[in-house]
Amino acid sequence: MTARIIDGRERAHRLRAKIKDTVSSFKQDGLGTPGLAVVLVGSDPASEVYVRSKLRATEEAGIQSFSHHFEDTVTQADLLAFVERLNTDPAVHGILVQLPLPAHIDKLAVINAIAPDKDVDGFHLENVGRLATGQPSFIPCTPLGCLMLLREELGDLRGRVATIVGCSNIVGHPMAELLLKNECTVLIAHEYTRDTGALVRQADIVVAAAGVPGLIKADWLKPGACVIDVGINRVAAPEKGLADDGAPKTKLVGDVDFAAALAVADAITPVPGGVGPMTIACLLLNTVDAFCTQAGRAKPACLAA
Ligand SMILES: Nc1nc2c(c(=O)[nH]1)N[C@@H](CN(C=O)c1ccc(C(=O)N[C@@H](CCC(=O)O)C(=O)O)cc1)CN2
Ligand SMILES: [Mg+2]
Repeated sequence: MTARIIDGRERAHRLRAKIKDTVSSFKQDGLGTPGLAVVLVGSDPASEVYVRSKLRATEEAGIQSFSHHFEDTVTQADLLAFVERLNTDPAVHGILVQLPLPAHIDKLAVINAIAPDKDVDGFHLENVGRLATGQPSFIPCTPLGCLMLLREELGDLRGRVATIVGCSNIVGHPMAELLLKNECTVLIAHEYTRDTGALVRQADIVVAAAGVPGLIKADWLKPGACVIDVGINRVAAPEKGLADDGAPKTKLVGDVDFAAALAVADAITPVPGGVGPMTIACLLLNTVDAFCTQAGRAKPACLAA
């Protein structure tokens, strides 16, 4: 048996096409254009790549994008004042501050300064609390993307055992809430879990979000499991030869030993091309959601999660 490879790029492409049609119908109906503000602080190379991808996807969907870049010396007070300006800007329906932020900035203070109804990352305390208590909220983009892939792959998730490896605020925690809401039995492993393998072996669904390359071994997987790999780890790839600076070239790998897992799992997301593209598509989805809520309209049924 070899596992089905879940094509996140293709799923994200379909979702982005629907979003584009929806945005175009808003314009035709004279309802206006959704707008997304993206704030980048500093020059982390990976963050620059992600922000560029987000801006490109935003524009391709016909959503207005507002890109703001601050030096990593920006003060917290200036950043907070800027977020406040975006909060009151009627052309901006969604705001995201790319993470990580430089160490001198209090990340939570910045996130919690975003107006909750514009918090398209779903990281604001109010949205986190709403998700945890089953109230309507923005759902963080990566877990939302994972859920969409799981639902398409497995249909109803009720009663399945799901093990999440990693419990960050961006992925692990909200993923656990979402899977609970979908009536899964949820196990969470983290840095101090004594036997992560024992938790993974019970799982019908594995969500790997630890940021440790190859952490999840094939013999940890229950045969037939559905594996969602959220890890994005850049590792040396000597088989690809040397880069211009003489160092080995690199490649992206996930948290799962992908090649070995293919023989055990029923379905698995690749890295790259699995969860990452869904993160960006779900950001657009949340922006359309924010636009609809702010305009007092229901989200179009074709975009229901
Ligand atoms: N404010 C936020 N900051 C961060 C988030 C977030 O959701 N909101 N998540 C991550 C980074 N991230 C989005 O920002 C992100 C990561 C990866 C991808 C992606 O498409 N990955 C590709 C590979 C890309 C590559 O070649 O490097 C893939 O997996 O196919 C999109 C978004 C942390 N910060
Ligand atoms: Mg991926």
